[in-house]
Amino acid sequence: ASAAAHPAGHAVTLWARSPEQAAQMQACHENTRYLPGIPLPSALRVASGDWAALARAADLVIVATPMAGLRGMLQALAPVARAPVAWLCKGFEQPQPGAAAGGAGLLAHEVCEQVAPGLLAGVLSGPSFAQEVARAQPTAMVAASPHAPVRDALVRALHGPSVRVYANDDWVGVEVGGAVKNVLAIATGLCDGLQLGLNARAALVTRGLAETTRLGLALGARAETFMGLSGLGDLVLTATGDLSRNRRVGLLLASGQTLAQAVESLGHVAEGVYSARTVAGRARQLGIEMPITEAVVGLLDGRLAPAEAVAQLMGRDPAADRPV
Ligand SMILES: NC(=O)C1=CN([C@@H]2O[C@H](COP(=O)(O)OP(=O)(O)OC[C@H]3O[C@@H](n4cnc5c(N)ncnc54)[C@H](O)[C@@H]3O)[C@@H](O)[C@H]2O)C=CC1
Ligand SMILES: O=C(CO)COP(=O)(O)O
Repeated sequence: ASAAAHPAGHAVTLWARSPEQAAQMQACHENTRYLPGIPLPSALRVASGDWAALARAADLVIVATPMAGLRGMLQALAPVARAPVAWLCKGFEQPQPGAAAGGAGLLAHEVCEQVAPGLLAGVLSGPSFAQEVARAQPTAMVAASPHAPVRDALVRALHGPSVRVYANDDWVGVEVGGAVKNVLAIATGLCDGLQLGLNARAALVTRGLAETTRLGLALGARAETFMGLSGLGDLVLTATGDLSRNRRVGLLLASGQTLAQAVESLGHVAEGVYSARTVAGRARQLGIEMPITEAVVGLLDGRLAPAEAVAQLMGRDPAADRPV
């Protein structure tokens, strides 16, 4: 919302589901709970309550919930939104209650195709820690959608002095990159927490990108998307940047915390924790090998101790490794 309010002439409303938080943000021009110390642009209006009227009148709606809230938001938006709708969440939805055994979680665009197929929809992704975007530090992102009006609306709304937006029609590749990098950031956090060294971290990033690309290709993505901002770019940022909540989960697990303790102490969502099993499950269904993801799942499930996860990766049969 801050980035969209910066280019002159855009009327931007930030809608919050908590009326108390909306009132506090409107009064102080600061989000003291999630982005303390960063002023919100004075032109930004904050609202709560009846959002349907806002959504009906908007030229663009951006949904900034975690994956867990996306389905409900899209269901609610489908009958009212006439303008493009984009989401920011990065992950796979957890399998729905009552899904058939082996039913896997979905990417955001797959959720949208299920519950709001008529929506003009897209995703905004790429290396973009919220704190830096809100401080107007230079950031480059990707607006991905098969619908040109959605890509154009996102570029028009956000492209400005501190944000550069690249359009891409490969939303499968953009979403796979955004979802799997969170799982890989848990792995690099663990690697750094265990002080395994910079060589090991570079290996995880590179081999992680290879397994992400394999999954993406099997799901219909284009290979070059994984070399772009939403693939390599966001993976490097999240795997190495200490602002990442997913990386912090890995660091906390390495320090001996349980998963429950790590998640509790974050106070924010770490989507990799909820996506890892689905990433591994979908890869298995497709016959794709994702050894780093499998090691993270073993760790999150409590089947592997940190040192065992490392040993599992290092002990793989060399014949099982593929160039990409
Ligand atoms: N924080 C960041 O730097 C970036 C985050 N993202 C993605 O944006 C999404 C949201 O992340 P953050 O805002 O950073 O997480 P956060 O944990 O800081 O905040 C999540 C917010 O969503 C609300 N929420 C929780 N469950 C909800 C539900 N079922 N329905 C509606 N709202 C719900 C929470 O009350 C909270 O206000 C995630 O998918 C994340 O991967 C993407 C790019 C950067
Ligand atoms: O996606 C992000 C930056 O692009 C944020 O990553 P985390 O959710 O790990 O903090």
